[in-house]
Amino acid sequence: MSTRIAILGGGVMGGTLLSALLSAGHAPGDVVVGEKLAERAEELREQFGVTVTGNVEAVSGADVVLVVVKPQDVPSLLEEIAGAVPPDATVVSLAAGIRIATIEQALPGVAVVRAMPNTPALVGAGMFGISPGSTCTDDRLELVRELLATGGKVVVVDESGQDAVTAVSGSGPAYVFYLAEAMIAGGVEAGLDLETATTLATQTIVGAAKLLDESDEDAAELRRRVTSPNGTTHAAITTFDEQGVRDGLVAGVLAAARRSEELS
Ligand SMILES: NC(=O)C1=CN([C@@H]2O[C@H](COP(=O)(O)OP(=O)(O)OC[C@H]3O[C@@H](n4cnc5c(N)ncnc54)[C@H](OP(=O)(O)O)[C@@H]3O)[C@@H](O)[C@H]2O)C=CC1
Ligand SMILES: O=C(O)[C@@H]1CCC=N1
Repeated sequence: MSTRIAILGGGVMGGTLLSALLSAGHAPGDVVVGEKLAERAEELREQFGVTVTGNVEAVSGADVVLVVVKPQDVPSLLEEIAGAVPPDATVVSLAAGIRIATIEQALPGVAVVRAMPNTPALVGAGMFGISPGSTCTDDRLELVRELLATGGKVVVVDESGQDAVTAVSGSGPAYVFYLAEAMIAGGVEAGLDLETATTLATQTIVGAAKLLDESDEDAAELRRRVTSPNGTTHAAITTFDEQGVRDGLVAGVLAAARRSEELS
């Protein structure tokens, strides 16, 4: 029998998960979205042909409930759906910083999984870190893993690692886009037109990511292979180090991890 899925919150990440699930062959009739913004609800109905309704209605009959509202909206959402979630359903929270214990307290007896996604799931190249709650069986965790794998890679981590996962892969796409913005700006300043600089930077990031993924070498070795003695790359990396770029990036990742911890 097919898995009935409720997605609560149809924004950037909810829409991404919806798109991944449908692209992987889940039928629109098996997915119901709870979205409070009327305009967005209409958009999702038109684009994906799914039912968009209230949260209580969305969770009734669901096998898996994906909670994808902003962290500050999670407590009131859980209060709203408590009592309506089928006892044999699995609730998956994708909200940054919301602890499994908080959800288990709000939904007594319901199996919980905490998950941290990222937006490349929109193109099937997402990264998910998932952690099972105290009553989540291996079978339920496997079901969640399979559903999320429609959007990319899934790793199982202890919940204590979720702040770090959030800081590395959850927020990580933004760091890469930040790098792209800077490479494009530098290219334009060095004399290229915007379109050419954008093409060069984009393909370079795609190519470097593919090489890093497929090569047996680590990032440091791959970087070394680009860096000729006293050449152009050396000039760039030396400047990055002088300007504290590496330290700044490490500090940024740690700030994201702290913020994730604060949110909980
Ligand atoms: N975007 C990302 O890259 C990532 C996001 N996440 C997590 O995903 C979650 C969602 O983020 P994101 O998609 O970016 O946020 P969005 O604001 O784009 O989406 C949330 C959507 O849920 C709606 N909403 C709010 N409250 C309710 C409710 N009670 N019932 C139904 N819908 C509701 C919001 O409407 P309104 O705007 O009117 O409040 C909005 O349309 C967050 O918890 C975030 O931590 C995790 C990793 C990556
Ligand atoms: O910025 C945020 O808080 C969310 C969580 C990870 C990515 N986006």
